[in-house]
Amino acid sequence: MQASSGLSASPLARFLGTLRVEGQDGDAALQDWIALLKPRVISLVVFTGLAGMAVAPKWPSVPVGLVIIACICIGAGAAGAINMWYDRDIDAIMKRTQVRPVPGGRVEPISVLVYAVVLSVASVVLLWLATNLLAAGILAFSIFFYGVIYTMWLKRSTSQNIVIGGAAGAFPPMIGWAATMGSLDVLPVVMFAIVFLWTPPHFWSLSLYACKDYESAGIPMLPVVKGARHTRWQIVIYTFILGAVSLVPSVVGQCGWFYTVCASLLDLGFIYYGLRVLFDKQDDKGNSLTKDKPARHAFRYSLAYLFFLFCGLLIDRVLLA
Ligand code: HEM
Ligand SMILES: CC(C)=CCC/C(C)=C/CC/C(C)=C/COP(=O)(O)OP(=O)(O)O
Repeated sequence: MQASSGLSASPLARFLGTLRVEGQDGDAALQDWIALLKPRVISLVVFTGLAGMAVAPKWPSVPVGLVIIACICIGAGAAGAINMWYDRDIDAIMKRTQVRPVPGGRVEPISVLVYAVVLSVASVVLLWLATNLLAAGILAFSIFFYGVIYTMWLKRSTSQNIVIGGAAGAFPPMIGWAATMGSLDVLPVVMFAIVFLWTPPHFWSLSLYACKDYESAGIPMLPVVKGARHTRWQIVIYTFILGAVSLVPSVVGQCGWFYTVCASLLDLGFIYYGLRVLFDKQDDKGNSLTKDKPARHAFRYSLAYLFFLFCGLLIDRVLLA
């Protein structure tokens, strides 16, 4: 897991790091402006939007398709920037986030806010002009949900923060579909439900080994409030619920054998990784004695799970249909 933009190791990152944006906040590099958009996280968010668009019965033209993807990318990134603007106080406390552009002192908070609002509005207006009001409305709502409802309210007030807040990250498949079709249907709603139910085991696996950080910042994440043992159980419970819901597309006749096989195997994998987290060697409070190795594996697996599940759906509906 990376605390910075995630671009640091690549030649592209070294190149971007050399590009200084003159006259803006002194030391801000282009790399920092990109980091504010949480590029690694939104890569998977955008992929789920692409999947929602591509599994729809009708495809947009290539230019419109590219605009749809760009708008989801910019809108999700802008929401991430609102999050980094608002969370600058707690990001400065947590080790994982201390090096971000705002707590690192490389970008002024007010610049981040202006940047985030301009990108948010631009992404929504462009999507509206290029497609329709439904898609643009869902994008606007997701940005609001992540940037305001989750970040400014839920994150600091309840241990169910990411369960409810997870809705924000689950909307992109619906945006992709709606942008193409102008309406919604069963499949994009099921894709929403899949990402929604995937978010708790995704995040709680990470939160088990980032618990100290959240505790020091006073954020009521589940392991901080209810302890590690409770969180381990919740991860397993959600992998079972997710497993059931991931098979709904097969049950309602929205896809064929290929997706069913992929989903079943991926579900068994997630349950296996969840059970490893549950049965990790622990002290009497449920804290890991193995440096949370199983939780780290479960977090990594969660990323692969969602990517390959939606790949399976794409192959099933696009190539094998
Ligand atoms: C409320 C919902 C969510 C929370 C609280 C959450 C939290 C996190 C956190 C704290 C990280 C570590 C990021 C870092 O170190 O900078 C992370 C990583 C990641 N998340 Fe999530 N996440 C959520 C939803 C999602 C969604 C919906 C997606 C995509 C569909 C996603 C995709 C990713 C990816 C790809 C990474 C890995 C980034 C890397 O490799 O550095 N997350 N998530
Ligand atoms: C279309 C649209 C607007 C989609 C939004 C997608 C999106 C960016 C979802 C949230 C993912 C995420 C990184 C949450 C972490 O928040 P955090 O603040 O708890 O994590 P942090 O501690 O790393 O900042």
